[in-house]
Amino acid sequence: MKYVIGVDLGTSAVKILLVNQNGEVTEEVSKSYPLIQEKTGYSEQDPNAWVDQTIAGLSDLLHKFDGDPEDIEGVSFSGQMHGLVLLDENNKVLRNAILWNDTRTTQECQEIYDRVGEELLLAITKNPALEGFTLPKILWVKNHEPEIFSKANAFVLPKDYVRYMLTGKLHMEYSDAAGTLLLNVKERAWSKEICELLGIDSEICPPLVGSQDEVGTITSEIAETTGLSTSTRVFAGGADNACGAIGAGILEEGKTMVSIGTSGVVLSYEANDDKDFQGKVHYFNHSAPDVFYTMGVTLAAGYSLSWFKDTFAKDVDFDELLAEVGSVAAGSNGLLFTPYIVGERTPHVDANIRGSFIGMDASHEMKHFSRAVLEGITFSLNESVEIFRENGKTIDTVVSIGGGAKNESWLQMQADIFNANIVKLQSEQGPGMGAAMLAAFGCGWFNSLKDCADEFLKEDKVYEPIPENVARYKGLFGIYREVYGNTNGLNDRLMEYRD
Ligand SMILES: Nc1ncnc2c1ncn2[C@@H]1O[C@H](COP(=O)(O)OP(=O)(O)O)[C@@H](O)[C@H]1O
Ligand SMILES: O=C(CO)[C@@H](O)[C@H](O)COP(=O)(O)O
Repeated sequence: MKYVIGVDLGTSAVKILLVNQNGEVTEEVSKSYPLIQEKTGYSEQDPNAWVDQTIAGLSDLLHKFDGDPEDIEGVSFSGQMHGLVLLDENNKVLRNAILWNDTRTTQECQEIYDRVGEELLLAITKNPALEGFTLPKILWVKNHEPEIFSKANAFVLPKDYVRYMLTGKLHMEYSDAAGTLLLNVKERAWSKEICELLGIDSEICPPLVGSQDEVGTITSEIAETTGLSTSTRVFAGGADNACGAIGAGILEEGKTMVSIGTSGVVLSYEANDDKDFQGKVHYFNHSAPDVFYTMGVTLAAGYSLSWFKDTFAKDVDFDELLAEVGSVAAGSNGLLFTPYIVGERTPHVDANIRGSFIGMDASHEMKHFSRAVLEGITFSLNESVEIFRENGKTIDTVVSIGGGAKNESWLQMQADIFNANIVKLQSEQGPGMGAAMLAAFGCGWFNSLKDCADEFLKEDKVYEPIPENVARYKGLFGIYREVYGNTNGLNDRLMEYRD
């Protein structure tokens, strides 16, 4: 039997899957690393912690594998998007990576609009200037840490750095490059025009490759440490949401995915680059060749639940925390949560907004709070579902992936709030599976990613909307939507009291 490995460099952990030629996950390893949050709005990670944990995870995986390492034919990568990794002339990391959920760059977004112009930016990149994207982070380092910036020889994204450390070869691929705001999305080339307008040397942009392109092999040093073979072929991989889409089978028009990881994402396949969502949703190159996807993003989806657990129920695991939410009726007995704990992206581009519990009552217990957190996160995702529907998309079936898809009550809640069938696959590890599929496709096991998806992806269960809950949630969603407008002014005033 032959195998491939999919490495998903998430925000909470790196998850590594060993997948055989039938698409079965035969081994799975997860290794976590911390977020570094020095100030409100800041979110960083140490790129070398990603590398160390990936190497440790691969070593564990190979230790558990009782086959011949040479039978592991390929490896590929999926990674958290947008994070800025700045490298010096020896490709050494210059500072911590500034992550996708770091919102310190509101002024740099304005600088981009002032110097490039909104229209030109949208025409070239198909996206607006958002704090989470990479370009504003580059400008922030240029403006605030000029000494560090003067030493920058290249920038890459998180999984590109890990891949570089395993192969010695530096690249970026189109699906992740699209999230930098420096890529001409239609032409699949770096925009020299944007670089020039912003005074950035375009030489810092690394060579571009396709997601399924072979970029090298594992170095002998890494092979020795991990037990991998030096003959294992390495394929570029993709942005975690593009890989998640492959791992969820979002490979044709009309398919929709919801991912609840640290962030939350509603993603839709696009065959062409010519739709106009006026920048309301992100529009990026897919990891499948020559196609695209659109998506709305909730900044703190799984992160809101993790924050809630770590703050109020540290000693229990997620299953225990959520054990009783199924016994609480839809609506959490009038308790409403908004998941804006690190600001928001879709539909409210707002770095200052913060979360709230509205309607707290003396009767509320832990189970009501837990359910309200899940409902608030899902309402936020439903705002993106609504944008897609308002733009003419039919959303009647959604494939749900990510850590959030481990909980049955949450899957039913998604069906009831989105008013759509929710499909749970046998593995909720969409991005890791997508990366493994890119390796399988790259190795020539299949003629297309679609053929690979037909063979690899198996439905586990479908959750259908329950009409009474759909009606109840419709009313509550209207109230949820009003919370933003009623709290943003208060949150702006609270900014000066935050560290
Ligand atoms: N058993 C569970 N039930 C519900 N949610 C869970 C469970 N386990 C993890 N999660 C959620 O999944 C999130 C992590 O998902 P994951 O897809 O691994 O994220 P990332 O790719 O960002 O590292 C956590 O923040 C948590 O909220
Ligand atoms: O910023 C985005 C997408 O634009 C995030 O979705 C990141 O890509 C992080 O993903 P997870 O770690 O939550 O999977």
